[in-house]
Amino acid sequence: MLRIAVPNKGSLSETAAQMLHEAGYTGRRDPRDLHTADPRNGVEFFYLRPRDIATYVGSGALDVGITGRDLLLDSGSEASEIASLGFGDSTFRFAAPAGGDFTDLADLDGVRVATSYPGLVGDFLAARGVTPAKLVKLDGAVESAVRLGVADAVADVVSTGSTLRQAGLEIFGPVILESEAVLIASGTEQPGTATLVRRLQGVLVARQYVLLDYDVPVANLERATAAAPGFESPTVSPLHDPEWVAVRVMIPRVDMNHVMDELYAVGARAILVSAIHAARL
Ligand SMILES: Nc1ncnc2c1ncn2[C@@H]1O[C@H](COP(=O)(O)OP(=O)(O)OP(=O)(O)O)[C@@H](O)[C@H]1O
Ligand SMILES: O=P(O)(O)OC[C@H]1O[C@H](OP(=O)(O)OP(=O)(O)O)[C@H](O)[C@@H]1O
Ligand SMILES: [Mg+2]
Repeated sequence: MLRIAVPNKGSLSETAAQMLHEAGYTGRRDPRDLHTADPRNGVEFFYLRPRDIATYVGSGALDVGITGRDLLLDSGSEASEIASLGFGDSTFRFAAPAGGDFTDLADLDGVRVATSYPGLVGDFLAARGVTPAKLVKLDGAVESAVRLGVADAVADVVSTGSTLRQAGLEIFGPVILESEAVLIASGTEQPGTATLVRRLQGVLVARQYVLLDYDVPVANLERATAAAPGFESPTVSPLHDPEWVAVRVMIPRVDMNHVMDELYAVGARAILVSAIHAARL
């Protein structure tokens, strides 16, 4: 059985469980369950703190896991990313009191920096020759550290930026990391890992793409397929009227209306969009 680590709580847990469900796996029914087996799919799920998942996978105790890229790098674990999962996006940034003296990385030399990710931040600063006086390790609510006097600047996860603003802080300096949820593994690939990756990628495709069907005069086919070239090549089928063809192609969901406008403008008609429920590319 493939042993899979899944976040038990926090920002990543709900979407991770939902993705696994859409990929055909049976997860836990009770949110307090720590472990569940899905023998039909040959997997076992272990529900763990996202921060600990890289440790379990890196040590070989578990085969694969879902966690954040930032948490993986912070852990210093041997595990590595094998797929990105398209959710849990965040940016990791430095911040300091708004309108203050901090403008670039060098300003962190000799000051106290609070963070919940000392591994990630320490490596980033060391690689750039910046030596803070102290990395203050906090569990959360890092934004309060400056106001409460335990640090001069912070480094933390930023999503909307509203927590920073409320604490009177503003971002400065370079982007430390662009993070998202990732699938991690270590050592030799286990049987079953490739199937898990393909299934999760199928879920991503089904979420991110739609199926587009339209009819177009043969004379305008080249212009139409240029507007929506698809993954490999569009499927073109004959219609009863020899001057028209039917076209089917996958397009990114976000481009859907824009592409429909373009196709209409080059003479396509009966333009239909449908959802993809599952995919294996
Ligand atoms: N708005 C957000 N706040 C915190 N983490 C986020 C956010 N958006 C995405 N993430 C990602 O979620 C992961 C952190 O999840 P984790 O469960 O450890 O923390 P959390 O959601 O802050 O939960 P808690 O603080 O309650 O333990 C990181 O990979 C982080 O980049
Ligand atoms: O940019 P924003 O949209 O405001 O989100 C970012 C904030 O959200 C998270 O905190 P969380 O709510 O998890 O609390 P914590 O600090 O106790 O972990 C994160 O640590 C930031 O503080
Ligand atoms: Mg948090």
